[in-house]
Amino acid sequence: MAKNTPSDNKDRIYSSKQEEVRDFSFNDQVADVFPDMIARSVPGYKNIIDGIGKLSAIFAQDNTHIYDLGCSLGAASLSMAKQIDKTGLEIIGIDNSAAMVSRCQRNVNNYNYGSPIHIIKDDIACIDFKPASVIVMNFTLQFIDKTKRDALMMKIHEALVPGGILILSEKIKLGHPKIDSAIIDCHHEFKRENGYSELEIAQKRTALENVMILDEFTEHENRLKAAGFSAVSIWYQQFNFASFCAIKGE
Ligand SMILES: Nc1ncnc2c1ncn2[C@@H]1O[C@H](C[S@+](CC[C@H]([NH3+])C(=O)[O-])CC(=O)[O-])[C@@H](O)[C@H]1O
Ligand SMILES: O=C(O)C(=O)Cc1ccccc1
Repeated sequence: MAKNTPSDNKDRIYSSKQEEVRDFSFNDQVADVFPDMIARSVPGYKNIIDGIGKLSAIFAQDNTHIYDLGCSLGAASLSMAKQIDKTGLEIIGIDNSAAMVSRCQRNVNNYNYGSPIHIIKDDIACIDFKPASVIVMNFTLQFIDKTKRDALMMKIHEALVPGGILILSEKIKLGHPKIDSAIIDCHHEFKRENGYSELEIAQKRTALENVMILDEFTEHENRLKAAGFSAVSIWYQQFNFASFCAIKGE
């Protein structure tokens, strides 16, 4: 645990007024409080993690790889390892934050499920994929440079075996400004209900402004179809947080 982190691992990062709010980064301070931060910030996070395990159990194929891109502390990898019952699988979690990867490795070491989980520190925009039946990007694409998103989706489609799936969760922009603004208000209300103050909500919003760039629902759908996916569906949505399931044709 990093110095000065209270032992309750509660997210208080934006609770006092900061002279200048720095760009958000996945550093030690964030990694120490990440489970609390994501559970209190992302509506439906626990349901999505559980659903990723259930969907992957249906689509995983023997003797293939499963990727968890931007794995943070390994929640999706662990959910899949617990729920998939297939042989010869290897789950690979990748994240480019050293703070996340070291803690994720510890989390994974503490469990012993059927399929092995390997954690790698790398930039997901630069990796070579092995044949995969399930690829998960749970709230990661929104942090990838916009100019690299199309190429990454094409690479992911190419890596999937026929019948394989991409599970892509994202915070999205809603098409109409009035609806977008109302749904953002609903999300902020969700954060208030989870104990965040107006100051915390405002300062984190500023910190994320230059690092988390959101696409609209239709941009995601068009990009996935252009990458070659034969079917694209939303399987979960609460407010502006949605999860897509995209299938590579047989
Ligand atoms: N280029 C990159 N390469 C690799 N990792 C990256 C990159 N850019 C960002 N990341 C990593 O993507 C993760 C995004 S969090 C994912 C939650 C997790 N999926 C979960 O199911 O708990 C989402 C959030 O905090 O909203 C962080 O760990 C970054 O270090
Ligand atoms: O907190 C927010 O406002 C979000 O949009 C979600 C989030 C959760 C964890 C890290 C970064 C963003």
